[in-house]
Amino acid sequence: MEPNIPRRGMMLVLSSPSGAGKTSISRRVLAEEPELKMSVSMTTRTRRAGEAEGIDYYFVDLTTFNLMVNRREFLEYAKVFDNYYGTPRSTVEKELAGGRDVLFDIDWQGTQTLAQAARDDLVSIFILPPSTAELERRLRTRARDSLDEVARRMGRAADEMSHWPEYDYVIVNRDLEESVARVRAILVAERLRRQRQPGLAEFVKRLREGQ
Ligand SMILES: Nc1ncnc2c1ncn2[C@@H]1O[C@H](COP(=O)(O)OP(=O)(O)OP(=O)(O)O)[C@@H](O)[C@H]1O
Ligand SMILES: Nc1nc2c(ncn2[C@@H]2O[C@H](COP(=O)(O)O)[C@@H](O)[C@H]2O)c(=O)[nH]1
Repeated sequence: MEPNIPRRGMMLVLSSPSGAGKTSISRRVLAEEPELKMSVSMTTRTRRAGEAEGIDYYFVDLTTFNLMVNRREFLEYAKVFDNYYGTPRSTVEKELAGGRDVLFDIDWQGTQTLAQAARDDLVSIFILPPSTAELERRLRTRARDSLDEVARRMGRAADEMSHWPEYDYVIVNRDLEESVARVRAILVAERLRRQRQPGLAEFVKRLREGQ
């Protein structure tokens, strides 16, 4: 990125069937990209062991969630696995206006809503597992969900994976290091897009004037 050229922030979305690895990839990319901010969603689902308020999610009850829906305080929201999830509008808009990029871990429904609202600011990546057996192995060895819940998530995986053609990029998450490097490469390239550098015309004008 050229110094002193203002640019628009982008919304970088990661979606995948549950267990394919988007949380693992997000955490690593965020640790290596200080200019990238995570969008922390609100959810009506109960907090799992190890999850922290305001880090993993904001945990709210259904009444609060519905109030925010009515006040149009979500950029997008959806029902996933019997619970509601939504992206609070205000923090994302503040980061984008400040020229910072925002990373989203949301499902295909939320991605469709963002694409309708702000296609030019959106870069979407679909993460696929290397195989169905490996997806199940990851869900089981994560040891976070009951066997019934693992079966339910596997039951939803085929339908979720059918949405891959709606995304700009697709990464098969075989090796975590490689997937992190690929997401970072997409970030670098997308930041250089002409339309994301609105200060470019002025910069080139000054260059042409010999400054
Ligand atoms: N490339 C990889 N190779 C092996 N294991 C991996 C890889 N990527 C992630 N995992 C492991 O797979 C499990 C699921 O990963 P993760 O929780 O990141 O998935 P997810 O897509 O965010 O799932 P969910 O949508 O349910 O939150 C974790 O135990 C993680 O450590
Ligand atoms: N449309 C949205 N989907 C979201 C949001 N936050 C998370 N998610 C997706 O929900 C499922 C389940 O997540 P889990 O943490 O309960 O396993 C997963 O696919 C997430 O990507 C959101 O704000 N909007």
